[in-house]
Amino acid sequence: MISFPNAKINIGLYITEKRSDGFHNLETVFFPVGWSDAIEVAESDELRLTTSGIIISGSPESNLVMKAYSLLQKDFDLPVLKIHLHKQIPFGAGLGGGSADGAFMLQMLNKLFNLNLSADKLLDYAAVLGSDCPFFILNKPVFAAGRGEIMNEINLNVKGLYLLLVKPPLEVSTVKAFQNVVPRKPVVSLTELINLPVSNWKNNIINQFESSVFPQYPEIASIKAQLYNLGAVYASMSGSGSCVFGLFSELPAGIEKRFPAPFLTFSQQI
Ligand SMILES: C[C@@](CO)(OP(=O)(O)O)[C@H](O)COP(=O)(O)OP(=O)(O)OC[C@H]1O[C@@H](n2ccc(N)nc2=O)[C@H](O)[C@@H]1O
Ligand SMILES: Nc1ncnc2c1ncn2[C@@H]1O[C@H](COP(=O)(O)OP(=O)(O)O)[C@@H](O)[C@H]1O
Repeated sequence: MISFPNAKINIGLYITEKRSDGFHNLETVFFPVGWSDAIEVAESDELRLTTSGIIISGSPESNLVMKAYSLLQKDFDLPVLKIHLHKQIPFGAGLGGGSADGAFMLQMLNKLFNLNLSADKLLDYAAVLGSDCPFFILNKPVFAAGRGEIMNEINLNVKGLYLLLVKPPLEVSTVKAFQNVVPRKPVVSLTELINLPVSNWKNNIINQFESSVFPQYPEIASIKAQLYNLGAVYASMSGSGSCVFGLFSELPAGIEKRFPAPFLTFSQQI
């Protein structure tokens, strides 16, 4: 069985408070994006993870695909699998690629071995894997709160716009980004702000991580400025960075020339 975990962007991101469990409550809009990995699983006589594409550091056991398998293996007698992950979504980018891989693996195992897990049960398992994982079980535009697991579907007025993602050749650590942010509630709730026309999002819908990440990585701030110069209606860093996205009514020409390798880019019409 094969599946194609996709990325996400955060449209607006407010870290509202530090919790006693060490995590932070946040408010954000998760929006699915077509930049995808691929995971293939088949029964085998030995549990094995192979990878191709972008090289991910860390042991196979620390890979969220394997963590998802081990999580369900604790509760169900799963057959031994060989797993192949083709990695295309950059990590340390704020695109949730690792979380997507974990959440898609849960869903694949549920289908493949008829575990009959309800959507709610899958959401519970996903929340154990990581804060961003429950979103990928729904994979629809949502307003999210708590650690990201409290979700309400929303309709966004973005249809027909083009989305351009630019990932610079640097990774931002999510843990460090949370350590450096000063929690603050938005003056106007993001649930209200997100209903403004996209033309009014600039300077109103904020990713709070930008104020601590941009001074440390001016290259990321520079991409955001470039996207506005290229005519973006709205541009923002996604999650804790380093990827920046822009929404355009027409895609700018010569993207690869403006952001040559080792920059990575992705675009799609919404
Ligand atoms: C910031 C966000 C915004 O969508 O995305 P990314 O930039 O990672 O894509 C997420 O909250 C990231 O979620 P995720 O990457 O799943 O984080 P986790 O694995 O659960 O946690 C990694 C670490 O980040 C911190 N953390 C994470 C989530 C949260 N709500 N509060 C936190 O303080 C904790 O230090 C935790 O140990
Ligand atoms: N399948 C995976 N893909 C990417 N990263 C993974 C994966 N499994 C574990 N990780 C670890 O998770 C970290 C963050 O991954 P990811 O969710 O893709 O990034 P981001 O924080 O940009 O959303 C990586 O630095 C990596 O060490």
